[in-house]
Amino acid sequence: MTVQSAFQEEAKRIDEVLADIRKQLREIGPRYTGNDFTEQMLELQREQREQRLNVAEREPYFGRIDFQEDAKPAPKPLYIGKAGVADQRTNEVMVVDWRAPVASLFYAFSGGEAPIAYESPDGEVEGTVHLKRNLLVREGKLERVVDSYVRGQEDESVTDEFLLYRLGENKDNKLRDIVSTIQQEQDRIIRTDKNKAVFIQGVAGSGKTTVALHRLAYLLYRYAGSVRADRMVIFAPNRMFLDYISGVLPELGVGDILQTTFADWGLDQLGQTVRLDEAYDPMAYWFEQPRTREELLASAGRVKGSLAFKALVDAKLALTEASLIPDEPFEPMAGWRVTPSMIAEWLATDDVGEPYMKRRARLVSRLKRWLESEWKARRQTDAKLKAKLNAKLNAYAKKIPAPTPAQLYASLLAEPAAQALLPAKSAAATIKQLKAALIRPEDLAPLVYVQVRLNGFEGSPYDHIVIDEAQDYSPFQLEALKLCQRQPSMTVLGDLQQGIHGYAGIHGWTELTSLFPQADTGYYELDRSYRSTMEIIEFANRVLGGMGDGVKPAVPVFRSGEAVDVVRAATDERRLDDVVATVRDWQRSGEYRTIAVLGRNIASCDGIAARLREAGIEAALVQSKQEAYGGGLTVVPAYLAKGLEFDAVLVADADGVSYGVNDAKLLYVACTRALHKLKLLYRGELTSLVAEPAAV
Ligand SMILES: Nc1ncnc2c1ncn2[C@@H]1O[C@H](COP(=O)(O)OP(=O)(O)OP(=O)(O)O)[C@@H](O)[C@H]1O
Repeated sequence: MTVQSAFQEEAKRIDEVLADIRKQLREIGPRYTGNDFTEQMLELQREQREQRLNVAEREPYFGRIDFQEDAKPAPKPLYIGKAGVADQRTNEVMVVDWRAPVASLFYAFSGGEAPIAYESPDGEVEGTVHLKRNLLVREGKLERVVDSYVRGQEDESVTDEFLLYRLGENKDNKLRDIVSTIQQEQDRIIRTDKNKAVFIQGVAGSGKTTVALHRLAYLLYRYAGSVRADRMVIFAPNRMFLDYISGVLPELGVGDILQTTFADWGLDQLGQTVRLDEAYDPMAYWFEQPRTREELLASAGRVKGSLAFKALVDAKLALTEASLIPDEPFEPMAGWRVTPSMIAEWLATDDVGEPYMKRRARLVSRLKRWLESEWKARRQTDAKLKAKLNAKLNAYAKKIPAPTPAQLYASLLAEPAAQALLPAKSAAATIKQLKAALIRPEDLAPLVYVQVRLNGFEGSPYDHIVIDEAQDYSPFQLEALKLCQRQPSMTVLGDLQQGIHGYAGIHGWTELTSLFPQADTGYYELDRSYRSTMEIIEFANRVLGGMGDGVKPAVPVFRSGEAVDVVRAATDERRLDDVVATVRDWQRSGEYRTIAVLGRNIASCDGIAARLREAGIEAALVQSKQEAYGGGLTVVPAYLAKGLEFDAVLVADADGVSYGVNDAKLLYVACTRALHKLKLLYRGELTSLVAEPAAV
């Protein structure tokens, strides 16, 4: 078949399918408004169908795979889309949902005539692929047809033409779905079983965030009925990043998932009884002036996030648990007596694994019931006596500790064992802050952990947890989150090479993977980078140079672009002039939708933004508390740009003072934000992290 006739055939089919979808939408019928269960279920189904049809109307499908099952006489074309659609009359599948088992063929097939199989609910189905085709449909019109594999044609492998086309497109201010071009290694992660802690070490731009979001959509489809969106949560590093990723799930037809930061979530768990100390900004502390590696390794954040510190918290909690059995009997009147061993027996028979405060409340009620029954058995009637006995009971109950998380934590910090572990004066400083209900971010994990162990987790346990930028998490944070699930079901993703928050985060994945039984843990590596051109990736890899962490360098997808520019300015004035000139050039070229100027710190960004303003160029200046990411031209400190991406990036102070030898990861983060164009500007000496001689 010629390319032209393939296009005509597909265009005709798109028109037919769209007409059918629109007809179904017209005929879907009115809402069910009744209150009874059946009506509500019918309404839910109607709503879900309408939502699927709306998704399909925007873009009915993006792929086609012609698959011949072994027992069948001929191949059958399967059209893959974001939402499954069936013919209303015949019930025949017109569009297969990308998450359906058979759709995995589309992603897993990598060429060749060898048989391929997929896992259907009835077992493995084997067969051969005859055609793999990508289709680009916009506004209901077919724009492009690309065959990446045709059986029997000379080139037997699947080509990446469509992927390269998609990667070459410019970006707007939001991350997008990638259903039409999910790669085999990404698909494997997306379709991993639910009850696992899945760890993804992926180089910058390998699609970690995107894959995790697609995995949520997959789990909701695959485990429909047992997994619910409102029992899932995504943790991201900051609110601006949340805004940046907020478009993906709705595009995949998924709503209602809690998307939050660990800090916001943690404060909620603590019922807002404490506040973060606004005067302490860890980012400003660690990034606004040079810090040594020794400072980093000895930071209170590393200690408070460690398992050694958790062991102290556990020991303290065990002591609190033991204090449920008082040392002395309860004897409100001579001869009326409950002994500690009776209490121990009650507790043992009542123990259904409840948290401390619930067990405590249960014990106090039991004592009350005991007093009542003694009262009746001894035929007492004197009201005054009753009041006295109740007062005695209250006094006795008061002796059973009822600490708040903050109280328990403060009393732990006052102990020599905690003080020996923490840097000098750090424990005392935290105790002082706790008195004013103030904490630092590193106190959140221990406090939340104590809260859940004392009071239990509020609400339903999570069906699935996603942690993005997990290299910045501590083992203790994960331990706190584990308490919020019945069984581990997590997607934990990050990149050690971008671990710029080493003062609080991990230095190797085993720090986190070892928290889960091996059988329930999956570990995947993504080495291919989809974001940046080959030139940018190769440049960024050189910045990391000999740095280890046992992580392989990023492998670029073969997408060539312009060389990376490294430019020296004679004076700082000239450097700022150059920033303005570069931005102006890039804007005039009309080639880039999003441009970022990355400064080393806020002071540098302030200077740059001011100079741009003087030159009449409007730029958004991003600060640490930013809530939204607006696209266009952005001036942002490199450490806040993590996770984001821009068509063109200007690293505005690439000198040796701004990026010293300890800043390789930060400069790597900065360089890997760029999709198509990267330029580094410096004054004085170029950072030694960039090995190349400077172009003048
Ligand atoms: N299979 C794919 N097809 C098309 N685009 C892809 C694919 N995988 C990733 N991308 C694109 O690559 C870019 C990087 O993706 P994403 O932000 O998810 O990567 P990441 O690994 O989380 O990056 P970082 O670690 O730098 O934050 C995005 O623009 C995403 O759309």
